[in-house]
This record gives sequence, structure tokens and C-alpha cells, in this order.
Amino acid sequence: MTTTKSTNTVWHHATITRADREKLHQHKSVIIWFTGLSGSGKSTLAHAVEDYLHKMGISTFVLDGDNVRHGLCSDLTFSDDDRVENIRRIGEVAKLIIESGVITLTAFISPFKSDRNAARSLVPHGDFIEIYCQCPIETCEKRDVKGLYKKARAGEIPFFTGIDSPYEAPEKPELAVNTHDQSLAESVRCVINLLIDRGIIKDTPLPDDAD
Ligand SMILES: Nc1ncnc2c1ncn2[C@@H]1O[C@H](COP(=O)(O)OS(=O)(=O)O)[C@@H](OP(=O)(O)O)[C@H]1O
Ligand SMILES: Nc1ncnc2c1ncn2[C@@H]1O[C@H](COP(=O)(O)OP(=O)(O)O)[C@@H](O)[C@H]1O
Repeated sequence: MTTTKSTNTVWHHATITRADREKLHQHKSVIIWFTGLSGSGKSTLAHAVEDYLHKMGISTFVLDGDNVRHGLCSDLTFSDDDRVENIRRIGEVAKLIIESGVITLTAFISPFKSDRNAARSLVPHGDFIEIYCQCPIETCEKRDVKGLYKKARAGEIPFFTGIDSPYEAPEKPELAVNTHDQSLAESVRCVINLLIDRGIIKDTPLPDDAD
């Protein structure tokens, strides 16, 4: 399916390529796609991983659901169709950012498998790393970081994920972190180890002055 309505446009090939930019940055660029229920730890983990990578001298950028919905996606609701469009846009933006040679971390509920797979299909094989922030809804609800579960249960927020809107868990994510049982530090370590195992970053200790 094509989503473009633009006609008479011609692709302009850049002289500086993604490979050139990766060489300049001295590391590969990939999309690290966190998915999970509200309160499962996507934002906390994405930012903690970014913090770690930044201290290693790696170029990163986080696209966060709440923030993006203040701007790029402020026209979208939480209906199924609008969530599809939300994730389509994020996939395209993440694709652009990795072209710049920067590691992109995304923190969106992204409840539908087909949308996550569509985002995966935008980039070369191996460049999309799906990380499932696995956490029972009871724990997310107990955390209720923003008080949204309470509002949803009171009927003040319709179509809330996990309550009256579906969440399709990934079947084969590159990594699942159980944020109910694991500490944040343990979850960060799992993500960093995965990046090392895949040859995306080098296994070097953080500089002494990084903490
Ligand atoms: N109805 C409903 N369902 C779920 N979440 C809601 C809803 N309304 C507002 N919020 C807040 O919006 C954040 C999720 O936005 P996303 O863009 O990640 O959602 S989605 O991927 O399009 O499903 C989500 O942020 P996180 O808690 O960080 O996941 C909520 O703060
Ligand atoms: N292993 C973990 N990884 C991420 N967050 C965790 C973990 N363990 C506990 N938490 C807590 O869970 C909450 C997750 O909130 P948040 O990151 O806003 O979730 P989301 O972005 O998925 O809505 C935070 O209060 C965080 O401190």
C-alpha cells in the first residue's frame, strides 16, 4: 500500500550517505523500538539507555510518545486508526534519524503488531531492534505514574490501552525486559549487552568521569 499523494516528485540522492555519517560518528545507527503498556517503563528505560550511550560518546535521540503527541502528532487521537497513523509517522521519522547516523530510541505504546512490523520493514534487516517492556497491567496500574489509569477506570479517558483498547504483545522481540521483576539498572544492562552482542557498540567501560 502506498500512502503518498504527492506527484511529480523526484528522489534526490545525497552525496553524503548514511555509511559516511556512521563513519564520522564511529558507530552504526539503529532504531531501538520500545513497546509496552502505559507505565511499563518505555520512557524511563529509553532515556536511561540514552544516558548510558551518551556517556560512551555515542550520538542518540529519543522520540517519546507523550512529547511527539504535543507536536508532530498533536492532530491524532487514541482511536485505532489514529494510533496506526501515529506509529506510521514515527517509523518514518525514526528512519530519517538513522539516516543521519544517530541511534534512535522510540518509546511508544505501539499496540499493534502490524504497525510495529511496518516500521521494521522501512529499514534494512537488523536495523530495527524491538524491545518489549513486559509488565503486568496490575503493576502498571499500581505505578500509575501519571494518574491516567485512575482516570481511565473512572471512565474519564476512553480507549485506554489495556483497559478498553487492545495491546498486542510482540511474539519475537529482539529482547524482552521484565520491568516488574528487574531493576532499571538490570534492564539497561540487558539492552547494552544486546547492542554489544550485535556489534552496534563496542564493549568498552564508561569513562571514569561519566557517572
Ligand atoms: N487512551 C489512551 N491510551 C493510552 N495512552 C494514553 C491514552 N490517552 C493518553 N495517553 C497518554 O499517551 C501516551 C501514549 O502515546 P503513544 O503515542 O505512545 O500511543 S500509541 O503508540 O499511539 O498507542 C501514554 O504515555 P505512556 O504512559 O508513556 O505510554 C499516556 O501518557
Ligand atoms: N526495570 C525498569 N525499567 C523501567 N522502569 C522501571 C523499571 N522498574 C521500575 N520502573 C518504574 O516504572 C515506571 C515507568 O514509567 P514510564 O517510564 O513513564 O513508563 P511508560 O513510558 O511505559 O509509560 C517509572 O516510575 C520507573 O521508575
